[in-house]
Amino acid sequence: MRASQQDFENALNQVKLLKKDPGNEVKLRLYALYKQATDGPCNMPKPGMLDFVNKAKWDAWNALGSLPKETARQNYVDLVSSLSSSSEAPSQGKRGADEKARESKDILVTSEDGITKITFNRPTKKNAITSQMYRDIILALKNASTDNTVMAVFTGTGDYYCSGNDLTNFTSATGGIEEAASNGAVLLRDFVNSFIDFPKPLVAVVNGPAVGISVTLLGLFDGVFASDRATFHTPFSQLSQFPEACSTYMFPKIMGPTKAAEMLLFGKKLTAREAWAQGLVTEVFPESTFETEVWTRLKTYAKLPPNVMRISKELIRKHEKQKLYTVNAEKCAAALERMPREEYAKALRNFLFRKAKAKL
Ligand SMILES: CCCCC/C=C/C(=O)SCCNC(=O)CCNC(=O)[C@H](O)C(C)(C)COP(=O)(O)OP(=O)(O)OC[C@H]1O[C@@H](n2cnc3c(N)ncnc32)[C@H](O)[C@@H]1OP(=O)(O)O
Repeated sequence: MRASQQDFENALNQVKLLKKDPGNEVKLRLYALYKQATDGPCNMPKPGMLDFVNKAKWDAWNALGSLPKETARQNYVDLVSSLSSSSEAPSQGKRGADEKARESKDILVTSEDGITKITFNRPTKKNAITSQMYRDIILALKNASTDNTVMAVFTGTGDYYCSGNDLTNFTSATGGIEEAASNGAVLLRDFVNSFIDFPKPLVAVVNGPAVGISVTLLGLFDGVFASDRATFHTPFSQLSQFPEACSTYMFPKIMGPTKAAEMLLFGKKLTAREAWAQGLVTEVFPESTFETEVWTRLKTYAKLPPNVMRISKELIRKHEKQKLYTVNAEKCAAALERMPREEYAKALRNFLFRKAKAKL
């Protein structure tokens, strides 16, 4: 099958997220294929002998002769796909071996009655998600996809469901904010893809306030059961960040564009009942009976025929999957290229030093 314009655009985003520098030779080839796919055969005057960089680029493009635009586009997509898989394969292999044996204290994974329960378990930090927790969740979902789990359920320990991304995650990166942004973008892409790909029913038991990515992800869940104590807050503009986890696509679909904007642009915090009225939450329960009622319900659901639920989910998700990958890749590329670094650094400083300021 020929690569479509959409495949080409996905590949352009994919290139920005490569974990390893592919080297000059490959970069020249990518440049040449890109120019051929967009502008056609080389039409630029030949640069002078001493203009080494532009001469090398011109040579690479000119060498493609009259290769048709569509073929160049296909070759570009194929080359990026081979680079993406070769840069990811070794680390995934290694991870599979040593992470399986790893005990995670901040993400608890238990299995009972066909339900794999994945618990944010860092209550002293309101269950903020560290880089390791992102990786633990990717692994937990991967395992639950293939073992005898019927459904996966997320919940939190303590008074919070989850306070979102740990804001100190990338502050210690040795390469500064650029390295932090690049590492964060790749991790985020893999993390969100693991929710897009999860093939079985996925449910959130929202026991308390939810912030940031723990809210945006809910658009990818099949059921969201909330205590009436829960709140839903996405303060992205306040943090100089962009909404992630495909929420820019899923939230307008779920609640309509103006209500989505109220959350994602203006950071309006919703109560559980408001989130239910917008369609983000399936059902709200009184705090006093929340745990008993929800788990009784989920145990009943987990007795339904697993294969039927899996295939039904596949049928529901099938037409959206490619779109979701694209939206996810676009957001990760935007975080790399378009995030206002100064404003983000200022928002981080405000959070990190807020307690010291409050004492003044
Ligand atoms: C792979 C990259 C993905 C990137 C995309 C993700 C984006 C997001 O998720 S954006 C949302 C990020 N989250 C936030 O902005 C929330 C920040 N936290 C707060 O606003 C508050 O802590 C609170 C409202 C959640 C709770 O306030 P309060 O009840 O007053 O409790 P404390 O502030 O004293 O919190 C207790 C303890 O927990 C630490 N903490 C809470 N949330 C976070 C967090 N998100 N990141 C890091 N640390 C967090 C807080 O610092 C306190 O720690 P100590 O001072 O050591 O006690």
